[in-house]
Amino acid sequence: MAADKHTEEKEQQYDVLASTQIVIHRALEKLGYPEEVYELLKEPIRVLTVRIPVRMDDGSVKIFTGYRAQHNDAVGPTKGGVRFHPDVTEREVKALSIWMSLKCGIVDLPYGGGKGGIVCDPRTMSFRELERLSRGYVRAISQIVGPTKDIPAPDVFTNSQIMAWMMDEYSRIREFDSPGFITGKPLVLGGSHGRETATAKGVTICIREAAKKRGLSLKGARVVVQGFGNAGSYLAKFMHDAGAKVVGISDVYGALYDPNGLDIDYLLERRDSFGTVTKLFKNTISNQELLELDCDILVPAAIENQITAENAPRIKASIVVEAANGPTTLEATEILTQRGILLVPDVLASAGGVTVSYFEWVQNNQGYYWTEEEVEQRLEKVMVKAFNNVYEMAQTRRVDMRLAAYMVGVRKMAEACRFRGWV
Ligand SMILES: NC(=O)C1=CN([C@@H]2O[C@H](COP(=O)(O)OP(=O)(O)OC[C@H]3O[C@@H](n4cnc5c(N)ncnc54)[C@H](O)[C@@H]3O)[C@@H](O)[C@H]2O)C=CC1
Ligand SMILES: O=C(O)CCC(=O)C(=O)O
Repeated sequence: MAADKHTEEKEQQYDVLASTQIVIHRALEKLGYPEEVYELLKEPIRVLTVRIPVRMDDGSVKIFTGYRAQHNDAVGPTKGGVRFHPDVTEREVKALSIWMSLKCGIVDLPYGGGKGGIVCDPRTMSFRELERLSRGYVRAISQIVGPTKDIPAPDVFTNSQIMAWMMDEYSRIREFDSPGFITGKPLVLGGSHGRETATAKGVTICIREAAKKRGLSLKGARVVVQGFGNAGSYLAKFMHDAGAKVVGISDVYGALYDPNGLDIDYLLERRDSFGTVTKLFKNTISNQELLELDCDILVPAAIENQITAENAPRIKASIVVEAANGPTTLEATEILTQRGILLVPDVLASAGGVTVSYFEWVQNNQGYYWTEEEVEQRLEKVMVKAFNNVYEMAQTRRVDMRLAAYMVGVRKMAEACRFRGWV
């Protein structure tokens, strides 16, 4: 019986939806909102499950399961990426849509949160199979998405090519060109300068601000990054360019460590489109060993539940900045905070991506395109303000940075629900 309870508690700890609901509840309570606001915000307002038949290259038909969750549209249309991954679940997509609402609130965008996912392994699929899957997904969800309803974007194992197929499919269904349907597109199809690197730029700004608070110079600081995809690889590059020493990086297959600093430009050149690079090396360590390396700044930039109650006591970094969504469990958040480690939570640190996605959507809507410098300057302003708002909330209300970020992120949405008369 006791063992069962232990397993149950452990499962709950790794259930990203349950742990998000706990923090949302605490945030709303601290802000003085009644229970009915929590009842509304604890789950998405809409979740669509779709079955997508795809003709495979060998002539067979395979049926894929996909989801699109729309958390709350009181502030505006919902917005968030689409993930292609074998471990995608409905509960994960729901949690990811809630995190998108919080991110949009923290960087003050006129959106609510949405998120999508397809259970598949794109690494084992051909280019044409991926195109058919992407188009099939858009046909399946077309009724509930659109430039003024719900705007998808890239996430794990999806990229600008997939966004281009999705935009083309949506435009064909609607019978007019609809660049504002999706963001993260290639530049020639109405993509924005700076979207490709936006998530990593936003994380870099948060690292810089966090380092200032701790009196840590980025020059020579030892940085470890888990994940070498869109978020992790550009982040490693930006840290390297800022004079930091990137001593560890990883992908799904393992990790590389060099206490003298890795050759990031070489690794960037050699990584594939799925963020894989470690397979080229013989001397690797595990992802778990990577997280516990001696360093100043640790950046989980891969998947959920990587820093847990089990390994949190052994984390050596003094600053942890979450580029990934949900990499740290609630128990681990408490342990890191108690140990005096400055934790910059996902809903703040990774909000650079959706911020530049918003810029892309604005440019699509007005048909006038900005320079890279304009995008960067605007992103810088938004991220610095967001960091300071969350940091100040944590200080004045004496709460940890995750709860502070939720308090900042949930406020606008709760107010919008109230003004609309929903609660
Ligand atoms: N791409 C974007 O604009 C944004 C991404 N994020 C988050 O950042 C994280 C990474 O996303 P992207 O870089 O876009 O994905 P990606 O697909 O470009 O790269 C994912 C990286 O994580 C590694 N990985 C996958 N499974 C892993 C595992 N079980 N253990 C260790 N490493 C693993 C992959 O090998 C790859 O290096 C995700 O949590 C995503 O939701 C957050 C905000 C925006
Ligand atoms: O760019 C976007 O709209 C969303 C990016 C995303 O999925 C995320 O921040 O997790």
